[in-house]
Amino acid sequence: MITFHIEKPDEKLVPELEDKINNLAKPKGSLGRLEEIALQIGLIQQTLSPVLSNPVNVIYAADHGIADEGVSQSPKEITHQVVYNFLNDGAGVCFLARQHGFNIKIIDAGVDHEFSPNPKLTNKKIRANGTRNFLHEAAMTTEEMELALQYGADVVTDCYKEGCNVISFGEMGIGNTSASSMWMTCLTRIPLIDCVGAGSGLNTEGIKHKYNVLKEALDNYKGDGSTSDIMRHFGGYEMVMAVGGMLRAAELKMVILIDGFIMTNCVLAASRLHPEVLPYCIFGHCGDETGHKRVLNFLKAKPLLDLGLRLGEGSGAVCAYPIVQSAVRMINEMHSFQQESITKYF
Ligand SMILES: Cc1cc2ncn([C@H]3O[C@H](COP(=O)(O)O)[C@@H](O)[C@H]3O)c2cc1C
Ligand SMILES: O=C(O)c1cccnc1
Repeated sequence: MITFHIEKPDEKLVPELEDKINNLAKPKGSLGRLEEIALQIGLIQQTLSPVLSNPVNVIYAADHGIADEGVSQSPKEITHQVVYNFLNDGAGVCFLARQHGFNIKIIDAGVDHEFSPNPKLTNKKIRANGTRNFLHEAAMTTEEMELALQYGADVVTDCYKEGCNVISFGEMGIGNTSASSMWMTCLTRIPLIDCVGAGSGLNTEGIKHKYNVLKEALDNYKGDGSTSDIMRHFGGYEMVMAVGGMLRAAELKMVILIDGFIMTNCVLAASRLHPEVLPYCIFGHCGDETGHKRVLNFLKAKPLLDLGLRLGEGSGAVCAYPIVQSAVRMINEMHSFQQESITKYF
């Protein structure tokens, strides 16, 4: 069984970091969240001069048995079709990744499609046609979940070895807002009704049907209620891989950028297993999917952007990256009061 050894960033450096930030030639606190992020990244990297290198957006993709119940506006085959669009550099997150200098890594965690070998696609299929339908049975076995955690983590280790120290996570998998709603309600105790939304575009009628299906699945659930059992019973392979990826990234002291509703529920699960993951996370945005704001609040997360995004793929994390870069520039490039002989008045 895979284990993670995550250390909370050592806080001994806080006074020195605060000193440096407060000595930059500006009214104290006037760069607001940029100051908070600079402090956070300084702590993660244990330095007064943090550096961001080789950002990567990892996209885990997989299909979901629950999609057979009509819980998504989109048919299942969209999953593999969008994976081709990632490979062709044409998907939503691709232009953002180009704009902000991210490499994209695409991982087939269990897409119901046979891809021919492609250097841009890593085959980590856990099961050929995706998860089982959690309305009737557990989505995956314990062995499959373990393997998914391991594979998800391995991908991040590879990124780290290639010099990446800032990583965002994205996903593709028709039906995965349903799986995410189940993780959310089970792990937060927020009522299911507040965790279920339109996903990729359901209307009111569709959301009602989705809720009814998920309610029945919740009523049918007879597991032990532990985090790993919830993950196994309702999860997607791509979601479990993302949990493994996040935990490994924290273990390696990388900066973790969190995307939308699905990835926020993955970090919720990850933080249940290892709460120390949270100080490594920067939350990119609060999106429009019902429940996203609530789960962010539950985690006491302060997302950077509020653009009404509801795409996934890592888009909201990559979109927020320039703000993270600005925070790092601030602490490295701004002159201090002393350097410029400006009277420090506080
Ligand atoms: C063309 C297209 C591209 C996408 N890219 C991400 N998603 C998003 O929608 C899916 C979740 O919504 P649901 O639970 O309703 O199926 C995920 O694959 C998510 O990444 C997309 C959805 C579509 C249709
Ligand atoms: O916020 C997300 O991650 C999201 C929301 C709706 C559909 N797909 C993804």
